Amino acid sequence: MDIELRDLSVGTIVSDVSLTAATGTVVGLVGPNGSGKTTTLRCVYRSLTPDAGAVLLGGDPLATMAPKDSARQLAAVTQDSQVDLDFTVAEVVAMARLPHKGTFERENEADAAICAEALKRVDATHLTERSVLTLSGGERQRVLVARALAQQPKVLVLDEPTNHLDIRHQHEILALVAGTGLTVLTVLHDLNLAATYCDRVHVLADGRIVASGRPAEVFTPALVAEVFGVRAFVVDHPVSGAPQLLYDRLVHQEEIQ
Ligand SMILES: Nc1ncnc2c1ncn2[C@@H]1O[C@H](COP(=O)(O)OP(=O)(O)OP(=O)(O)O)[C@@H](O)[C@H]1O
Repeated sequence: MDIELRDLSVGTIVSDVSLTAATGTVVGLVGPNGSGKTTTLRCVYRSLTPDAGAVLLGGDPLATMAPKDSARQLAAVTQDSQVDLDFTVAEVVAMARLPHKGTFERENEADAAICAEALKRVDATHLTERSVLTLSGGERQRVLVARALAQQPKVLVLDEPTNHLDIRHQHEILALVAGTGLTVLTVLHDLNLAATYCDRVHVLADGRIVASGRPAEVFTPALVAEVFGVRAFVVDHPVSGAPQLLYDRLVHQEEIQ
């Protein structure tokens, strides 16, 4: 299932953002702090209604879908995912099954197996009975990814899914989501992770998309200097061939401003 953002605008924060994540592709949204990435994603996972434009899920406007229907198709890991009550990890992940249940239908063995498998995939089986309030930032993040997977969506929307994760778990989570075959739209701060795992990337600056394409097309020294104010060299990864950025330290900042 594909997802299309068509001419999305939110006040002066997001202006005419259009992009499509084709079925089964991993699409990255990158950009400096405050450029509108989270605001854009909030329109996609329905915590914000755009002032103009639309989000289309498999060609259908998200705004006209019942929340439960869209929750069966689209799952999100957000920066503001609320898990601050004293639930166990198992209970938090089990919430993902609610969109698949009737009003009075209880969780069954199949649901429990789906949740257990999701926790296993993010390397968090050992946390199953823990209170979410006791988790480290990285453990919590992996549990939230497990919850999104247990929702069995067709589209995954992720806001900085690698936040708090050590380098091994950063790669594990992105390799996992890239390997699911789901359509993935993800905000990433790390351009090298984006270059490694994304099929396409879109760069936001001041609420507008200023560059789109394959990572190798988009992540040029000129783009990185202009949008992020950092001088970078681009090298091909010796094994994968993916473009990787080597950044200059900011001792001659005036040279790039
Ligand atoms: N509810 C709001 N009211 C006022 N300003 C807002 C609101 N939400 C976001 N903003 C502002 O809009 C801009 C974009 O915010 P947003 O969180 O979308 O950026 P971002 O690209 O995700 O940033 P970061 O990389 O720092 O997470 C910021 O300047 C932010 O302060």
